[in-house]
Amino acid sequence: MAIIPVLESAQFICKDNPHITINEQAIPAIARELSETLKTYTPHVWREQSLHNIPVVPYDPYHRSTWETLDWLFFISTLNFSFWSDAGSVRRFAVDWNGQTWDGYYSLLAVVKRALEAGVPITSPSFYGDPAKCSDKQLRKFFAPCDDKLPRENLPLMNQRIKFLREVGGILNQHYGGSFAGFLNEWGEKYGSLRSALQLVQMVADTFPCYRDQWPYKGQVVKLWKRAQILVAETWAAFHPTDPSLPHPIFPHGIRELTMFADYRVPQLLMHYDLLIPSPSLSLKLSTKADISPGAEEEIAIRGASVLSVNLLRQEVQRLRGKESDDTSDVMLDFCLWDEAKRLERMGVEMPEAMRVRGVFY
Ligand SMILES: Nc1nc2c(c(CN[C@H]3C=C[C@H](O)[C@@H]3O)cn2[C@@H]2O[C@H](COP(=O)(O)O)[C@@H](O)[C@H]2O)c(=O)[nH]1
Repeated sequence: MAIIPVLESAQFICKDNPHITINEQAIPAIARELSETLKTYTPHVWREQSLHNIPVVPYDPYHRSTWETLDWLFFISTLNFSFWSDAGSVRRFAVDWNGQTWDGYYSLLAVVKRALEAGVPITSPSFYGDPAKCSDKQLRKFFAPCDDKLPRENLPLMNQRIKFLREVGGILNQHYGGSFAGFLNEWGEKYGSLRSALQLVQMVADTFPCYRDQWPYKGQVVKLWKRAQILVAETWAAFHPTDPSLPHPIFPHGIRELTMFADYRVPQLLMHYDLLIPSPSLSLKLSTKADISPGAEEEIAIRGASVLSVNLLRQEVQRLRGKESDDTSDVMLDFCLWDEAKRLERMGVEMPEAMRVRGVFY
């Protein structure tokens, strides 16, 4: 088995960590729930979300919709960070689409849907990577919040978002034929039939500086790679063959060496489940909504413990599922957990506060 840098980092972070503990006693009950959920929750759930960009089936590498979806996935993953706000639901950045108001992560999808429906090629690197075709002003306009009674916030960190789009667009245009499809071809040519999801994650982090979610920590560099992993995992989900007897057209060896994606929403749920127990001082910081700075030990602790605890959960789910467990992965558990966090939020269930780090990696 290949060394998994994110998992290794998580193990290093969790060793004698003063800020957070993994409560292994909570694992069996959560694992039972998750194994029930996984009976019906398959990678195809990805294709059922109305805001997603769905590729043609069967997979056709030359079909326009294939590279459109790939470029959509890359655009979304580049900007998939920092949607949290203390502004309450009537003031938080949100966007109207299809008769509904979308906030948080969904607001990004709605911005893109709206632009594409208006005929703007917003997810095409040749467009967003080139200020002559798509100015900063235009980009800000696409991200205008919906108009309600009270003025809404803008999407946080818009300057960094624009900078990232220029950065990744420039690299794709210059070296990969102006598409994430070209980047995947390069990975395929480099590793052939042995190509793995983990190599792709590594290539993304090596090639695009804004995906390099790695941090100096106690004399080492720890790698958390949230956006690079979610990019690869969603690519896997989007193109997962509907016929289970077929191999995956892009990832013949699956995505089982990926970990969960260390964001701010799943850790909140893991704390709600008492699987992660913050120290009294971290607990106070969370409950008083104190800002934590990017790269702070507490932040790294929460993210590392999330990765490791979901990996432990996955081992238990796999044990419970026995023969059915071929498709059990940290990624599938992560998708279930994130969706569950959103469901509880919609139901108004009270949860511990999520960590407040205003950063560009998750
Ligand atoms: N760990 C993990 N984090 C995820 C996602 C997703 C969405 N993935 C789609 C693909 C499959 C799923 O079913 C989703 O449809 C977003 N995020 C993160 O959440 C935060 C936003 O939260 P809120 O402010 O509440 O909207 C922010 O850090 C964002 O980066 C995920 O899947 N896993």
